[in-house]
Amino acid sequence: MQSLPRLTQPAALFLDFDGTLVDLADQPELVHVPSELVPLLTALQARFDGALAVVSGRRIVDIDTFLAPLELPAAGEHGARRRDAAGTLFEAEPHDLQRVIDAVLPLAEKHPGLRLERKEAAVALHYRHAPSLEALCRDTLVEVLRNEPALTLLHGKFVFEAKPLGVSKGSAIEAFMREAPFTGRQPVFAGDDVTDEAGFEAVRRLGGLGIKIGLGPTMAQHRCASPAELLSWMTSLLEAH
Ligand SMILES: O=P(O)(O)OC[C@H]1O[C@H](O[C@H]2O[C@H](CO)[C@@H](O)[C@H](O)[C@H]2O)[C@H](O)[C@@H](O)[C@@H]1O
Repeated sequence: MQSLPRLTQPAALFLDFDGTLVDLADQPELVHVPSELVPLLTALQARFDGALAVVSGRRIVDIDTFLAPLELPAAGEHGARRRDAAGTLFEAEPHDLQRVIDAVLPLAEKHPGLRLERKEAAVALHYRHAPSLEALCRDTLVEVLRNEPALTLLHGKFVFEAKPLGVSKGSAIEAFMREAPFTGRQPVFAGDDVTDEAGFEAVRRLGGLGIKIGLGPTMAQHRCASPAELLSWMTSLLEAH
């Protein structure tokens, strides 16, 4: 495993959000966006001729809110939604999430440590403040998803998510790489979670590089310790060429 890479050819940057560009927080809405982040992303977007996108589990609208006034190309909800460089929105086949919500809402209402996050195409059940309920959360979602063949379960950091089958951060990166201004460049993806492995797998397949933030097994070839270290590497890219 190498430390952060030196980019030797024109690159396309794909960046996860939570745990990668910002430190994790107690609640989804409480993340702190460092004051240097938006100016840095703006400068990098210009430096990479527009080939920079956020690839997140969050809704795209939430990414836009955190990064305002920037509206970057973005994939949200683990690849279920994608906004290309021209601003066109692509969505996975809409799926009725009501049965999933009906199954997890009573849990979230009963246990104050649980948190239900409804998105457009996915549902997240957070248990950061009730880690002893991990198995209950997983079992409840596994049970309801038995009758939902179009949905699949993801396990992130203190969160289980029901999301559409057949899309992932990897499929989103592949879609960007077929389009201007990404195509022809070397994809570089930075992420911190198990849910980012599909992205690392995709960039490897496309001859690119993965950067894992933090500990844990990974397919990424590079690693750094924290979002602060990644931001400092990103800043160095502005000086590098
Ligand atoms: O793919 P990402 O951009 O990393 O998004 C993954 C999930 O991030 C959010 O949850 C995580 O971050 C929260 C804030 O730091 C934290 O409180 C929570 O425990 C983490 O799981 C977000 O709420 C989810 O929708 C994203 O899928």
